[in-house]
Amino acid sequence: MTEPLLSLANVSKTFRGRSAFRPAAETHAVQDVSLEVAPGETVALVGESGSGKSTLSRLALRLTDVTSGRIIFDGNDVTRVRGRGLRTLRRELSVVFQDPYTSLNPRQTVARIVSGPLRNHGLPRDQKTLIDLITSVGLEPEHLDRYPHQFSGGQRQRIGIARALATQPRMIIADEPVSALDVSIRAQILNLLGDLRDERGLALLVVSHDLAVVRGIADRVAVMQNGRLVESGPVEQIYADPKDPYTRSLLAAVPVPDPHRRSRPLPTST
Ligand SMILES: Nc1ncnc2c1ncn2[C@@H]1O[C@H](COP(=O)(O)OP(=O)(O)OP(=O)(O)O)[C@@H](O)[C@H]1O
Repeated sequence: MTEPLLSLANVSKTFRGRSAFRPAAETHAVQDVSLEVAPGETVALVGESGSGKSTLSRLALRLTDVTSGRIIFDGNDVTRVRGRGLRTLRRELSVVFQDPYTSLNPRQTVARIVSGPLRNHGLPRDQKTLIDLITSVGLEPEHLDRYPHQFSGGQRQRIGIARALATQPRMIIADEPVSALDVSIRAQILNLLGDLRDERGLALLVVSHDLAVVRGIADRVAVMQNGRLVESGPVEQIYADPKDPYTRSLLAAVPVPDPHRRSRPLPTST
């Protein structure tokens, strides 16, 4: 089997004292989770709100520290990495945030936003590089001079994806990448992520509360409930033969497509 690019082994995260009323309260946000993502593979992390999905992605990105367990990215221990190693992790493992309305600085042009990671890593940020980035997500070179408020939600998420691609990462973690978007354009953004993955051999970890969202893009699905991984397997197996009652309840919430509805070709850029 291929060596995993990202590997989590028995990872747990406990938060202490968030509530003003119960300062000593503990939240076991992630409990004993083991999960692997191979190079070029797409794994969907699915579960309802509060199940620990975002915490798990933040742990992998080293935006927060584990309470216990090990996280290895490309052979390096993410839980201990610092200095130059942490910079390498930031370059090779990118993130696309949920809300394209709050995750882009409204005072910066698209060129400045997309070149941010290049600036942080001291990488070349010439015009050709920026044009390549913006056109790779289906936008136009002239969009580089505009500001976020001049774009639709779907276009803003494309800008967020261009920023995530800037450092040519090996993997992207997309945290609810379409949940803030209009239903009609979700498929386009997911298709874009899938196409970029195929072109660039990227690994993807797609976090979603919605099993329907990840069906078309994921190779494997991991289902989380109350901080624990309750089931994982190839996407078609999870759909056809879910073992865990919680997975079945998530599937029951997925609308069945109407076979009589005519599909229309989607516009390329939203
Ligand atoms: N910084 C924090 N301090 C204290 N508790 C936290 C913190 N971050 C998350 N939690 C708690 O950890 C649990 C898991 O939250 P998390 O955000 O990871 O879940 P999620 O599945 O991503 O849900 P959502 O989709 O709503 O973000 C929740 O009970 C949450 O309140």
